[in-house]
Amino acid sequence: ADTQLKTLLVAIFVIVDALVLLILLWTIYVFCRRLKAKETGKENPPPGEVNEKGEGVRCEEEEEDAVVQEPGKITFAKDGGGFGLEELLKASAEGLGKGSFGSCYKAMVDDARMVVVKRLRGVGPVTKEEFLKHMRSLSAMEHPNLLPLLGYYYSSTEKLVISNYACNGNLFDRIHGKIADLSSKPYETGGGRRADRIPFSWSSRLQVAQGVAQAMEFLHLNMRSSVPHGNLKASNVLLDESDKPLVCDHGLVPLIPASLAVNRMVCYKSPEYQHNRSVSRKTDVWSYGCLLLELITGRVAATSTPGGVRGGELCHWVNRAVREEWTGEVFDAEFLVHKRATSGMIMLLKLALWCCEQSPEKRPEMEEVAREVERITAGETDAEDD
Ligand SMILES: Nc1ncnc2c1ncn2[C@@H]1O[C@H](COP(=O)(O)OP(=O)(O)OP(=O)(O)O)[C@@H](O)[C@H]1O
Repeated sequence: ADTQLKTLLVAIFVIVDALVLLILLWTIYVFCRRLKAKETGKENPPPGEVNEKGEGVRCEEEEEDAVVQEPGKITFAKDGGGFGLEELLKASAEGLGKGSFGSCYKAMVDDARMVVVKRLRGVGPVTKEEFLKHMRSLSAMEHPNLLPLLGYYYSSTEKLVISNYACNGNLFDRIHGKIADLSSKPYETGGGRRADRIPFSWSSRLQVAQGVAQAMEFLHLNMRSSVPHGNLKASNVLLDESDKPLVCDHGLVPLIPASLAVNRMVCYKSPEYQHNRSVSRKTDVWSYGCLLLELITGRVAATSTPGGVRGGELCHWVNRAVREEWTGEVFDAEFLVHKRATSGMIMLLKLALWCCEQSPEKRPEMEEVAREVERITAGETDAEDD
């Protein structure tokens, strides 16, 4: 029995030793692979793409030179500046809302200037240098219809993005009324709209459609990222004091862990992502088409619903309406004069459906879209003048 016990103990010892050795070898192997991947820059998939595990998206607008930020100081873009982090933190702030990637606060600085601070949550997998480089390239994007970036800040516990305050709120609220009023209603047109809501005229909607198209065209011409915006929806279009649209939250795709982005960003709700896990520049075109449908129908699109609000499959619904010849009913009654749609309204509806084609190849380029919206706007203005 003694010999048997000894043999058993030796066997256990050998097996445990072998296991430890195997674990050690596996750890060394994984470490070496990571090191190699880092050296060749292949650790993450290409920009705008998600790997099979839903991991990592690379920051594309990287420049070679290193970007440094003075500790405890905000990095200001061209028109930013004039206040420090301490002043910003001390300023009386008012919460504007919580989004998918953090919360926004309105704060008064320099005794007169209203700025918005977005506290980003869960930024990754980018490093501090990557974050700063990316924000620097975003702050260089200047267009009359893009919300200018005033500054940004990175520390291990805090990532801030600072912009001007857009006093007329966002497009979602402008079309549908405040979210709270919609929560009990489905997405029917006008559902939950407040009686004191200022009507949103056709010409104002057209102005928004045109401004957003131009901003998106600019992003597509100037950003190398495979999906330059990635999260275009009504709540990411702000309105300034003259209702001029300002597209915001562009270029965030590389800063957000894909596992989080996949559940929250509009581009990952596109048909192509649902079918074959790919997104491209044409995904932005699809998002723009969905936004147009929301503007035209006055209904909440399933792709851009904030929490607690039910949205509809607008593209499917509008296509059915056109097929079954009840197209007239898709237009938001609020802007129809004598219950009739103008030729410009029909043209914009057709453009929206073209942008929403299931197959990305069949959709127009953003440049083509912007030209078409310009043509429609010019046509409607001429008709008004006649
Ligand atoms: N510069 C700004 N001026 C005025 N309001 C703003 C500004 N930036 C954000 N907001 C408002 O603050 C609120 C929260 O914005 P945030 O971007 O965090 O979330 P969101 O756009 O609603 O959703 P998501 O994060 O999915 O894009 C929204 O109501 C938004 O309209």
